Amino acid sequence: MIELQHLTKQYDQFVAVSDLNLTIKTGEFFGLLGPNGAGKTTTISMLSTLLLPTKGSIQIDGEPLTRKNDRLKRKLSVVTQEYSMRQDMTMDEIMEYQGRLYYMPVKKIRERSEELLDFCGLLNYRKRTVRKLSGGMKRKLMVCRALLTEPEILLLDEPTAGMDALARRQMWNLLKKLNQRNLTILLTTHYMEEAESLCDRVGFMCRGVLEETDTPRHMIELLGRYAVDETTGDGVRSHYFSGKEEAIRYLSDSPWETTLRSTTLEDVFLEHVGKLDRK
Ligand SMILES: Nc1ncnc2c1ncn2[C@@H]1O[C@H](COP(=O)(O)OP(=O)(O)OP(=O)(O)O)[C@@H](O)[C@H]1O
Repeated sequence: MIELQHLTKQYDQFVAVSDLNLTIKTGEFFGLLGPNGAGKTTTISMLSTLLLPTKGSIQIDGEPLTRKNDRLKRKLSVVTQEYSMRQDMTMDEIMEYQGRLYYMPVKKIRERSEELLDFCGLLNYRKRTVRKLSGGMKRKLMVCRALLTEPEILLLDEPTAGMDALARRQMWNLLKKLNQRNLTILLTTHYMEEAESLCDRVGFMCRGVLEETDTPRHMIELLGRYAVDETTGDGVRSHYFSGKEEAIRYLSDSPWETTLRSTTLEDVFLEHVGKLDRK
């Protein structure tokens, strides 16, 4: 279990993360969502102990997380936004290097690497250097590397950024399978479809403040399950309804071109962020 209490990060006078309180249960898949600069990466960096909080605390399974607590730190593994791998190393070498950093026995490194590369569909490419991998393969390799030390919690900072639709779906399937094996996952993403498909719960973060946490389904229900897009002279405006009949009535009465569809998490996000922007 991850518990963030009053977590705050200040860069000089600028508050990047403000009084963040959040509990993520063991085995939960949690998505931290927010516009650019909301404070998501800063939160992940504090969880990975790369950054120290200005105020507040992080507890993992009831124990305070500190840089010195190696045993506790090993429960967590992070996949950063940037590709942080040497271009001239093969997949096998990347995995071996990581294992050695953590003093794992060579036999264990080899066995676990093979299992992970196989699980991620990368085994056939194990002799390829990083330079020759596609962006999607590199991300998957970073997930494999992060899992080598058998962490209980995986932190993923925009794991599918820049991936094409197919590679993204493959990554989703991989993350779903990992979560089914009881891995706790905290992910940041700009793709609302990704969060809706993967996450048990999501939190909207804006200007360093965690505004709201809930299940995607409940957030959608609160806004209204049915959306009517109305194309007016000023552009497209969406209207939300709880009942289908109500939505159809609106659609029939509208003088504009209209379409009826299901409300998505992206609608909830846009409504939420739009409201905050108007504040
Ligand atoms: N080292 C730093 N010094 C000063 N300000 C910083 C530093 N690192 C981040 N910031 C600022 O803190 C805020 C939060 O940044 P952060 O990278 O956490 O946002 P984010 O939600 O991950 O954004 P994105 O979605 O664009 O990756 C931003 O305004 C950023 O400019």
